[in-house]
Amino acid sequence: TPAPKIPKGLKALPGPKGYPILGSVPDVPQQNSHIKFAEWGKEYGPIYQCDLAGSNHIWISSDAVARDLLSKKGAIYSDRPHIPALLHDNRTSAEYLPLMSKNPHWTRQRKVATHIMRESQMSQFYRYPELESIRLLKELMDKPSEYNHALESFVSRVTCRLAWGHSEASDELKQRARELLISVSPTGHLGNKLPFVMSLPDWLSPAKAWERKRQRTERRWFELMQSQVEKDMAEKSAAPSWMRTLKETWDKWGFTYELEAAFCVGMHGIAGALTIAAPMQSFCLALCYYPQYLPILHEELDRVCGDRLPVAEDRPNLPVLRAFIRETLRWRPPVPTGIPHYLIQDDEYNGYHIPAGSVMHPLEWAIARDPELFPDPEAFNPLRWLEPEYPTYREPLTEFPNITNITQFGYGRRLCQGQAVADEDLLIGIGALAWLFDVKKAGVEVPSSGIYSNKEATISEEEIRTPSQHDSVMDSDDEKPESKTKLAPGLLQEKLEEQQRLQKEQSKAESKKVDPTLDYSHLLIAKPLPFKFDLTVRRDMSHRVQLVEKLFQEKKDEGEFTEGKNYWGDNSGKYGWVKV
Ligand code: HEM
Repeated sequence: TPAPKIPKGLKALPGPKGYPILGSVPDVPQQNSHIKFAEWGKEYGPIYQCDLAGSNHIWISSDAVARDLLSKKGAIYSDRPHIPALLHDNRTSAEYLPLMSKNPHWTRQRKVATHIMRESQMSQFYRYPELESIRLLKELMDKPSEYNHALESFVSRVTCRLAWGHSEASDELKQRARELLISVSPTGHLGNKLPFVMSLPDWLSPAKAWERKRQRTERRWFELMQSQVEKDMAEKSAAPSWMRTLKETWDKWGFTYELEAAFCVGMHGIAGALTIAAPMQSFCLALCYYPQYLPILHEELDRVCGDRLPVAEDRPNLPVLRAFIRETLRWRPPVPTGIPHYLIQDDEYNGYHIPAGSVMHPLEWAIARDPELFPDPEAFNPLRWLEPEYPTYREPLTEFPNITNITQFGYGRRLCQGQAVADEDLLIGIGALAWLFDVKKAGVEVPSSGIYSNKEATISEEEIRTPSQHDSVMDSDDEKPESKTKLAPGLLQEKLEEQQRLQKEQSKAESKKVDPTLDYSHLLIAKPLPFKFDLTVRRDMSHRVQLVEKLFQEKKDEGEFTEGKNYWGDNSGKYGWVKV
């Protein structure tokens, strides 16, 4: 693309020069790209630009700059860039609330979101987090090696209950979230790296066929979930949920078609499913490498909660727990590159020209590492929120630290809608975990009681199941490709192959020296890759184990804690999970 014309008196933003056609793509590693973008921030300044395969990307490493542009000038900085891998245009369709540009669907759905969130928050999220924290502890005790599954299921079950009043949809929600995450991540779906694969026929483009099946399954599932709530309501058995609230207030919103509501609630489910589990996993990772802080958390939980599980009302009395949560989000932001905004008209900032059409990234990884605000930023240190000598300390401790409107939730008009849910899930989930368990680096110490060692470090259930059970992404009635197709003929293909080779070599070299606390997945929401640790019941706490067992049995007898539901049967056919 030709360089934008710079108006008189303004300068172009600094940034790496890059290569013809591909721009800086070859210099960006597949894993931990946010670290590279943050390094460039140190070299070129708190706002710089780089060309990535023809589009102009602007990276902001300072909270002040992000606020000046994305919040204060929200009128022009609040659209979203196009995501080529999605079959329905994310900017204009009513399907993807977090990814829509400003349009009437977005305005309506944000209003709905504010309403359903407020209603559920006023009822302490119907106590779903507390209820599911019992099952979380039981699963961690029974199968510690499946800690990822237990943590992700905790979040997903709470989210399913909140969205539709049922927890048995949890595995399906996780898979819906995982598949969508792949489709929207720059490093995920092939269509985001090579957009032209999305304009080929399905039989020539397995990536496009994959997306079609993903999209069709998502739509069908949201529809099923919505009808389930309608049925429950007709039978007067509907548990409180966002969908129920929405249906009860239906006339207020003016939905143009039924399915828009199904997508609106569904997107809240998806947005919540993985984002909250990632910091729960990062919390365990932090404890392995910074073991010195856990005793103060244990002391606080024992003093405040004693022998009962943490509840929402404990929040003001748990500043240490809130400091651990706040520090985990800072240390390993769940969305390290931020979710990009899109600039709709030319702008200027401090003498620099910012061209319309730029993709704006509030680079959370760098923003959360500002050394002025966070001395020794690479260290996980919850005390920076608890001791007056740190710049981030704030009183009263009954209120601070907290995670409301922190930079990890984004900026301006696009601010995250699910902050209160995240806050509640993290407080109850991490609180319960630390109330019962010690978390230590594997093999550091022989555990003294109740050995629940995470020996296998397995990945979560659906990650184990997906490849083996759902091999095909093609429909039975889809035409099968005859032969392997060369997807990108000519020069571009050669360049891409060369780039992929270079990236492979680079990541091989990098993986040799990688800091284990930086071993994260490379998608837009980054979670730690499976790691081994010792999860043991705390010394002299076997009576708490008995309490959890008892509570679990009681709730199970009441009909809670039903098993996950399989929506598609063994034959994946037209709908179902697609191999990732
Ligand atoms: C720790 C957990 C979470 C993190 C770190 C997180 C982060 C984010 C970020 C960075 C954005 C984009 C903001 C921007 O563009 O400036 C966002 C948007 C959004 N989030 Fe979250 N989120 C979390 C949990 C949740 C939950 C639990 C829900 C719903 C239940 C949710 C619903 C949404 C929605 C609907 C948007 C779109 C807002 C819009 O585009 O208008 N998020 N979130």
